[in-house]
Amino acid sequence: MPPSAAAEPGGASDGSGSRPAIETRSLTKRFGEVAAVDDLSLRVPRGSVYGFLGPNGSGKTTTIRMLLGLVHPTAGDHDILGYPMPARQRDALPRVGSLVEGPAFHPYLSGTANLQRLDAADAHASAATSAARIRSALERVGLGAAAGKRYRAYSLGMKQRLAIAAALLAPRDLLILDEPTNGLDPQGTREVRHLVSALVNDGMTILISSHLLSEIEQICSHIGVMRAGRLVAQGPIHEVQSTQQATVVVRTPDPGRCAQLLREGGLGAVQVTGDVVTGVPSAATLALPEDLVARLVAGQVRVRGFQVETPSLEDFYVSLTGEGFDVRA
Ligand SMILES: Nc1ncnc2c1ncn2[C@@H]1O[C@H](COP(=O)(O)OP(=O)(O)OP(=O)(O)O)[C@@H](O)[C@H]1O
Repeated sequence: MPPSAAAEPGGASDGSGSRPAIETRSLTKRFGEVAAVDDLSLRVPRGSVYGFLGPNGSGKTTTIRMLLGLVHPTAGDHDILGYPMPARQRDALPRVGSLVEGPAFHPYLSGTANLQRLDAADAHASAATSAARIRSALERVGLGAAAGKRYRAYSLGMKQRLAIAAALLAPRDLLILDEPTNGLDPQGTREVRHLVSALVNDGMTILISSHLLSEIEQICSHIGVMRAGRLVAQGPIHEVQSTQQATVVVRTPDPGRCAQLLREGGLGAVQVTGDVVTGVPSAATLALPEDLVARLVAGQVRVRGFQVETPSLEDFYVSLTGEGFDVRA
């Protein structure tokens, strides 16, 4: 599916809630000869959990750093929460929480004390409301009961949830999490997933990057897939899934005749491997696969097995990204 770059009709660049939470237009970043991010048109709708996927080195972190104004793009531009960046970053960025390189926490201090240190360093945060803000952020990530415990005694999942609490010390409309499940055990990954689901139910938009589809696909409403700096697929997850090519697989002792009938029935890329015949059906064939079986049987093909196989989203992701290895290596 081609990446979508369409602007919302009638939307004004004024932080209006009708604009996407994130919209980039041909965003590009070069480091010397390397195009770390190349002509990227990302669109993250409000209220979505957007899975930003791609192997290591595909350009996710560089994109996120550009979104947050930490790196200047070589070309292209973008809006955050409807505000053009960087011109209106003072309006946009206070509404954005991020976890890019996790904050450095002190191992011998409690969760509360660690957040106090971070909150005190924020020039925009009011000291008068600090305690309430910290309590609320810890409650929100499910660390209320462990607030007084030392950081070093936290599990990996708790540590990551504390990092997310740090990003939630101010009210946010958008949360950007760069590989928040990286290095976590399965339990920690589950904790982060549950937290993201809870936050999005509160009305937040969340962009979450990962190199593993399986870790985040259950919670994403949308995905964007990066490969070597380019966005190779984007959209609602069920739409991306439905664009995948199905294959008809017939097992028969009459493969030659079967292949001929499949071709005549309008299937493409028909191939014979031993007693297995495969072909790519049209949408019309897929709607009534039983008619195809009837046609084979009427044509004297003895059918031992018939299946319509659709690749999983994981197969699709691997086909786009190249097995998840560093595609630049
Ligand atoms: N400051 C930099 N100077 C030179 N090259 C860079 C710099 N930052 C990133 N790159 C290169 O840009 C490419 C994209 O890197 P980036 O970190 O954005 O990918 P990523 O998808 O976030 O991967 P990872 O998950 O490993 O962080 C890589 O080839 C990387 O080596």
